[in-house]
Amino acid sequence: MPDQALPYDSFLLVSFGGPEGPEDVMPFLENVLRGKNVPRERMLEVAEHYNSFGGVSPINQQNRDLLAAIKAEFEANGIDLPVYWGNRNWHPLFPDTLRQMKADGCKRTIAFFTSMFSCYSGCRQYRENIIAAQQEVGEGAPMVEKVRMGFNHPDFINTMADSVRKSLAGLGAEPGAATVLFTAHSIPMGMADNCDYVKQLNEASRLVAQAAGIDKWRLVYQSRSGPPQQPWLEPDVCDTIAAMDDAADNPQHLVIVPIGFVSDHMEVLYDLDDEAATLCRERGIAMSRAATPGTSAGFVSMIRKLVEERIGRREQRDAAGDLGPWHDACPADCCLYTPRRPPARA
Ligand SMILES: C=CC1=C(C)c2cc3[nH]c(cc4nc(cc5[nH]c(cc1n2)c(C)c5CCC(=O)O)C(CCC(=O)O)=C4C)c(C)c3C=C
Ligand SMILES: [Fe+2]
Ligand SMILES: [Fe+2]
Repeated sequence: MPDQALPYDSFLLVSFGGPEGPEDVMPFLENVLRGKNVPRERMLEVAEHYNSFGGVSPINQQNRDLLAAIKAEFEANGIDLPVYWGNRNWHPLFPDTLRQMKADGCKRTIAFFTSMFSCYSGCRQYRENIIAAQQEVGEGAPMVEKVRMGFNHPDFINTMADSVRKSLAGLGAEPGAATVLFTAHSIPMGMADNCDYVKQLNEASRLVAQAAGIDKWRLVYQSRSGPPQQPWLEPDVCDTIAAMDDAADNPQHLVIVPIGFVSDHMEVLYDLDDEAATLCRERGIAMSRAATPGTSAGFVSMIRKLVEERIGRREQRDAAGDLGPWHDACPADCCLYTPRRPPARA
């Protein structure tokens, strides 16, 4: 339990990590897929995606840039917290970061996870990883508490609506004349059944579409990694584009919005900018992929405001739409993963 008597003394950016050279690719993927039911062929296919970019994922540099932007935002707003960064799957790994924080005298930290929507991967698994890292560091490891999920924060919604408007302008399309596909990482139904991932994604997509004046939109999924017999969230973004073949459904202008991702990492660059873009070109659809939040001012101000709420500097808990501000502390059963076993053979 958090010791309420201690003041927050630090900020931790919690993220996924990515390889920084060809020799990192396989050990990174082994970390990502440990305990997950993903066929080896899929792992090798994803390794090729990374290798086609020289084995370097852009995610680490994006997190370095985000951390620098958060530091500047804190300084500009009088928040006196040193900032740290740790990852689940690649360096800097959580145990190393927590060890450094302990050495620097940190006792209670407020964390932002680079996942805007609740599910095992983006919530519970990070919390489990941090507990394991605290145990590894031992006595004196800092306590870590996370800010609430920001999927319906007005600054996030407005940031994504701006991205959609920029894409529309790039296509020379009026909002009413374009189809928008909001896309997020597909997850196994055994994860989706135990969390509010789909509910939150639908709400954020609805709010962004409304703010950008979009009537025609759908929520789709990408980057599925499970074996064919395991049910994952559908429809897939590329299947959806491929099915847009009759005159009524064939959009002149298509905007793909990676609402489920906060930066342009490999799943965005490969699965959308390469695969989905190729499919659109083949079908004569003018497509623009909307920008992810990255280090945009609205996204960084959202992180600052969520931190301010928790460190007692802000009473207002901003939330757009119908779901209200999400919980600060996760309930005991939050975002469990109960893999659905295939039916036993007779
Ligand atoms: C069982 C679920 C998932 C599998 C298997 C999976 C494989 C997989 N993922 C990546 C790379 C990334 N995934 C990212 C985000 C992400 N992944 C899942 C689920 C599975 N991924 C979810 C639900 C999410 C969104 C929530 C989150 O955790 O962020 C990201 C982005 C991370 C970020 O901080 O922005 C990357 C990168 C690989 C390479 C992979 C292997 C096949
Ligand atoms: Fe993933
Ligand atoms: Fe959760």
